[in-house]
Amino acid sequence: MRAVAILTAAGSGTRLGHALPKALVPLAGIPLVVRAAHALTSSGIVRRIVVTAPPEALDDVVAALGAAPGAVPGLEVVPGGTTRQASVAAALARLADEPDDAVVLVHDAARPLVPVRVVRRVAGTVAMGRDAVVPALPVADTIKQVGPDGAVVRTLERPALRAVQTPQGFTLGALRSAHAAASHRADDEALAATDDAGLVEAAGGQVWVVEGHEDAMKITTPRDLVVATALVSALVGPSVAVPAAAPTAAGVGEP
Ligand SMILES: Nc1ccn([C@@H]2O[C@H](COP(=O)(O)OP(=O)(O)OP(=O)(O)O)[C@@H](O)[C@H]2O)c(=O)n1
Ligand SMILES: C[C@](O)(CO)[C@H](O)COP(=O)(O)O
Repeated sequence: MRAVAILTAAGSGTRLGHALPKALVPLAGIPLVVRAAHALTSSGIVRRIVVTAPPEALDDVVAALGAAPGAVPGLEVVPGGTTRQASVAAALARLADEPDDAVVLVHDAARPLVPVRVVRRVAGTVAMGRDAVVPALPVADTIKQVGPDGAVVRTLERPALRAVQTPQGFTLGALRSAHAAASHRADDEALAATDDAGLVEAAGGQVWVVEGHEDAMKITTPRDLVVATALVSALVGPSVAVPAAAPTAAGVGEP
């Protein structure tokens, strides 16, 4: 089973507050987008990746990916949009030559440490016949719905709650339909979807959950970066980088 992937990396990282766009921020010396691309290719099932980059940092993202040890074959970089939804739509446009029954993974550069078994689990479940699949974990906290005035509306039923991660997997046809149905809200920060499965739900489709992993944590704040740095040390040792391979001049931008 082979999949194509969209790697969202066009966010600015406002909450991280780093001088660099978030995708280029180093995690133990390696930019988040490079680690995330490597996580996808290490699965052995991803044959093509379209990366969304901040338009003003597109060349820097291309350079980071092209110069990276273990440079990714079949990798293209496109300018992202003003929201994550718009960025995914831009990447989908680049995948216009792919068939509707292709398996597509949508992954956040902000989740650079996703284990390969999660990537394979999501893609494999799509390949087995589910149109939309998300990795998720049970929540540890009690979650309350709160009104705009700060008053608790109700306590949600925790056993039924899941914290959803990426990569999210789809048949390309299902993802295309979901984005087409919601294209009118792609550029509106307040209305755009925060994940792709949400668009499938809104379009009346069924989304399925598989087991995620704590290592697929999202780097959102400076504290997350500290935690992820410690995680890298714990997982591979402080001085171990991604495996080396000779980068090629055409390694980025050519399928
Ligand atoms: N216009 C956007 C916004 C986000 N993303 C990507 O979507 C993922 C999830 O977004 P998030 O972690 O919230 O990143 P930022 O939008 O950069 O964060 P912030 O909201 O703090 O600015 C990230 O990999 C980010 O690069 C994107 O491709 N295009
Ligand atoms: C897609 C996502 O990572 C799933 O948890 C999340 O929804 C991204 O949200 P953000 O608002 O872009 O941080």
